[in-house]
Amino acid sequence: MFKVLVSDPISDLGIQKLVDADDVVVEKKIGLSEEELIQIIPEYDGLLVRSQTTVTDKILAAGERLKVVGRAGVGVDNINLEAATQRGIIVINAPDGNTITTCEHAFAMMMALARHIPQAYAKTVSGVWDRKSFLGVELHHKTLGVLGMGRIGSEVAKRAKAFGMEVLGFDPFLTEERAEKMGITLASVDDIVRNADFITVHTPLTPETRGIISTDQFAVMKKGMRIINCARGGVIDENALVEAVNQGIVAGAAFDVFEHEPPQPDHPFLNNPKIIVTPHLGASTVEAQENVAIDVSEQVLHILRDEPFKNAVNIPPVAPSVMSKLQPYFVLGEKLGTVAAQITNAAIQEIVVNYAGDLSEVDTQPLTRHILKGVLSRHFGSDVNIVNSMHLAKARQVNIVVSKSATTKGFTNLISVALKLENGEESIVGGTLLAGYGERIVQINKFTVDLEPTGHLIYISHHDKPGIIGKVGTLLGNNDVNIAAMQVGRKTVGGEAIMVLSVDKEVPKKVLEELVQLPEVNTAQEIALLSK
Ligand SMILES: NC(=O)C1=CN([C@@H]2O[C@H](COP(=O)(O)OP(=O)(O)OC[C@H]3O[C@@H](n4cnc5c(N)ncnc54)[C@H](O)[C@@H]3O)[C@@H](O)[C@H]2O)C=CC1
Ligand SMILES: O=C(O)CCC(=O)C(=O)O
Repeated sequence: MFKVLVSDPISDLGIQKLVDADDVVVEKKIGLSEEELIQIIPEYDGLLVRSQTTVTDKILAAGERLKVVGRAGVGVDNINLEAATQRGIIVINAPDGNTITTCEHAFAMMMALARHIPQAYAKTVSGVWDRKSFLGVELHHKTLGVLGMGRIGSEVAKRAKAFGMEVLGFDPFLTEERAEKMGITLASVDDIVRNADFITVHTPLTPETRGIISTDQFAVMKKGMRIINCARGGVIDENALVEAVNQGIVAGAAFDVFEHEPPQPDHPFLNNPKIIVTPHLGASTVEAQENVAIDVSEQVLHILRDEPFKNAVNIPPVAPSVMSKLQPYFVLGEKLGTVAAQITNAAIQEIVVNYAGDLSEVDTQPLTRHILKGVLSRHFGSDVNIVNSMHLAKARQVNIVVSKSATTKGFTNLISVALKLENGEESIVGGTLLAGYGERIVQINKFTVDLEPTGHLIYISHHDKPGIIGKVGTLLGNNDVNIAAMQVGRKTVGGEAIMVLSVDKEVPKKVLEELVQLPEVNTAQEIALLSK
């Protein structure tokens, strides 16, 4: 049974699927401190948050069973991603569910700014009928600059067009062609700050976007412009904005987000009549909260059940078409990695993976993560997974080289995993998926084999001498170990050789020790394959 903790207010309707699942227990505990979370997190397999819970390294470290942190929303800046990746915890978000809602909030803020709605409301309900102080401006024929033309920025631009605005857009991924299709103008940040009557920002907060609008930008803006931030506090520098408002450069600003949330009561935005604010309400609609909770719950369920999932923010995304091609190789890849790691005891310096045939044409990164997981599982056990396998390898200065080639030695697909070892040797395992027959290991070091990687394997290196196969068989038989299949590989008659035996049960250590006592045998070891 999996246990999932919901630590922020998340739509009940949205998490219903998780609540209804027979194999999941969902517990809601809202408003816990970091200390309290550290105390209880060891019981849980999944954690669902919105933006109130700060998921720190200490919480993640205490989460011994934690497989996934789900963010019901877009921004994951309240989650320590680096720590989650190191610990192999998948972080997912719900990127699409609140796009329209947040766009509508930004638009509402822009209209409220243009017509002084919050200020006029406050005065009217206080009993003052003041029609002179609130002369507004139209949006029609004004220029809107949009910084960040992703999901939300693009929706804002679309609505602005419908209001008769001219839209200038900037985003590192916005092409001339896409801008043209949307009926907007691709512009630079400088074009936007110099020419816009309204500016709205829709980027994440990154080192690059922090303060993207600051003193220098305000200095060249049109006098009387208006500015909106419904993205993240810090994208527009707060102090520079207050200064620009006081200098009359900015006629009005609307902020849904703050550098520190909630802001202190003496925050300069809170007593400035030209700055209107909301308490991070961008995503707060019934629809958005339901959407994001549904999305994130579904993915958490997939992750807990070891099923394919999407929207992971600490694993690179893969197109579904690529994923469906790679999926059948995941288990084989892990097995090749684990076998390669177990047939040597020397330290690994480099992992070289070669994909040939069908696999040479696709982005194989997800498969490489599985192979690395297999290699590292010998030493990291269940602490390694596809989220942290690459990170763990690199952190230990293990070089990872991936190559692709057309030559397949007659197979339609071939994966070769070569571990370059500290002692100058290599540990190589090659495998393929045979249509209709399944997984096969076809190479171990310099030997060609044909081995189905299932059950328990014994790997023996020996000298090719008449009678050795019989001796090994007899020894195993005497110890009640039944041989299901056997493969022998040698390069020259009477030279170095290997034997790989598939046996029906785990081999006692003492039997392996007896095998090594045979004069022809150099090494004998059991190879643990994966359970699936
Ligand atoms: N106020 C609220 O409640 C909400 C706030 N947000 C915030 O809105 C932001 C945008 O959300 P989405 O549109 O869904 O994300 P998105 O990922 O679809 O779009 C973000 C865009 O910003 C662009 N970008 C990155 N660096 C940039 C730079 N230096 N200059 C210009 N553009 C840059 C990216 O290329 C991307 O296209 C999120 O990062 C989140 O922080 C999102 C939802 C609700
Ligand atoms: O209301 C929330 O959960 C915050 C939404 C948000 O900022 C986001 O999704 O990035």
